[in-house]
Amino acid sequence: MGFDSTFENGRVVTPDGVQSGVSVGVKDGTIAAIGAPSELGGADRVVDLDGQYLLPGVIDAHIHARSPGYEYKEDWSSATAAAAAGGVTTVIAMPNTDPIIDSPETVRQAYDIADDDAHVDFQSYAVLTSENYDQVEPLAAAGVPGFKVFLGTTFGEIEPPDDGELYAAMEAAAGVGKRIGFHEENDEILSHWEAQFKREGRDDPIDHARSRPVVAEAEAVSRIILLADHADAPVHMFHVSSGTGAELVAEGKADGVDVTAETCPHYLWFTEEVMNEKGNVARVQPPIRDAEERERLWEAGIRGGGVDCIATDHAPHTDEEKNVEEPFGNTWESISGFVGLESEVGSMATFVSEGRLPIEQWAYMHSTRPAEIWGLYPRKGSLQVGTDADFTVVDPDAEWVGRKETLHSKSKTTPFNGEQFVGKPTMTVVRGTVVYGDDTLYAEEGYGELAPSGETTANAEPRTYPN
Ligand SMILES: NC(=O)N[C@@H](CC(=O)O)C(=O)O
Ligand SMILES: [Zn+2]
Repeated sequence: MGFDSTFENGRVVTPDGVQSGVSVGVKDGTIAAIGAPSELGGADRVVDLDGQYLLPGVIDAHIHARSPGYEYKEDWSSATAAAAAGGVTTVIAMPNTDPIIDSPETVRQAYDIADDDAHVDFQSYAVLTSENYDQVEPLAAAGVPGFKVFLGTTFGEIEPPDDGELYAAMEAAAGVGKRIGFHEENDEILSHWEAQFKREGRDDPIDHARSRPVVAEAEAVSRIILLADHADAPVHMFHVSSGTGAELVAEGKADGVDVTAETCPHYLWFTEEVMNEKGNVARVQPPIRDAEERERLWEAGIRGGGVDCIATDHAPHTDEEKNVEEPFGNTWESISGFVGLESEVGSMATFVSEGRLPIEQWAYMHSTRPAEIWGLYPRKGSLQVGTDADFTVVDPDAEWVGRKETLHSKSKTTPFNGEQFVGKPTMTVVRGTVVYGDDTLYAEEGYGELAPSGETTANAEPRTYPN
């Protein structure tokens, strides 16, 4: 068989293991064969991976592409250039844009923009509010992979549906096989402490973290699991920040609730000390927790399987909005969120190099599992014959330092600036085409396509890996 290309000499990683000495043959954008080089035929192009890892393409199911409406922060071209450079082959964007993505028309508007501008494949969630909680079916028909509800106030100030409306939306979402994901913080607890701290004149970066205590996450996780249990609906926790949150998700899974969860590299990498070291640069919602919560996030979330997947919550803002001139200035004059697309592979590869994360589990949590949860599997996230040839190539020995100057995102502000990584994304392949390699963005704007999404296929119980 003549291939368009073969990727040779790589160590092929799937959730089941690592295979050396196999080549991957690609034809018409899909994987046509995986096998010993001697068994594969010739190709128009041979890519020698020289012993590097070839993973199923990393899926970042939590990014803010900011378009339409906030293009001064980011747009679909810059976000997906960052994705390509960061080793990410598919992104799913959040609906806190302007207009918010809450109707079939606004879904189509976002997809039209992304279709023109994106360098990698894409999807977008729709938001559910009091205004549209009864529109789950038409929104699903418009092609969204799932839904987002903002329980705690955050950028965009989108009010959530009330519990009755939410319960109805959960039942409707279950009916169409889609999952509702949450920004899970109890807004009353956050508002109380923010007002109290402001009265007391507490305005350091760490005070922002303290104003959003773990109990705000724990209460929201518990409430969602309770509602989902009764509604018999699949739900998802975005950006779980604490061990407490991960333990509650694990309990929900054990009780048979179809609850899945994500965490982000920053919650696994940093402790709240970073607020005192880097200031408002690291301000994010939910906030980065203390060392004890982080250890339990690793234990219950990663080793125990309470957390299913990794995503960044890539949340670009301008330097002025982040107040980076004065990183330790009044935190109430700063905004939450920072970019992550260009450091996520480096941080996860570093955990692998330190022996804290089996590489098979990384592939599972950063590709296969998000594809299952958001209905993109098996076309995305599987590395099997017949599926999209999306690959993330990683040099496991490359030591490098995160440098804001090299970022493709419009926003350069991230606490990962200056952090040391072991393991670097060196090549990003989307549907058989090298979109990024040799430190060069090869894909044109518009190369990226809408990733088709079917029903969520995740079972509550994720795989665990001995470590
Ligand atoms: N995480 C953040 O701190 N900010 C996000 C909003 C969000 O995901 O809550 C943003 O859109 O800026
Ligand atoms: Zn959020």
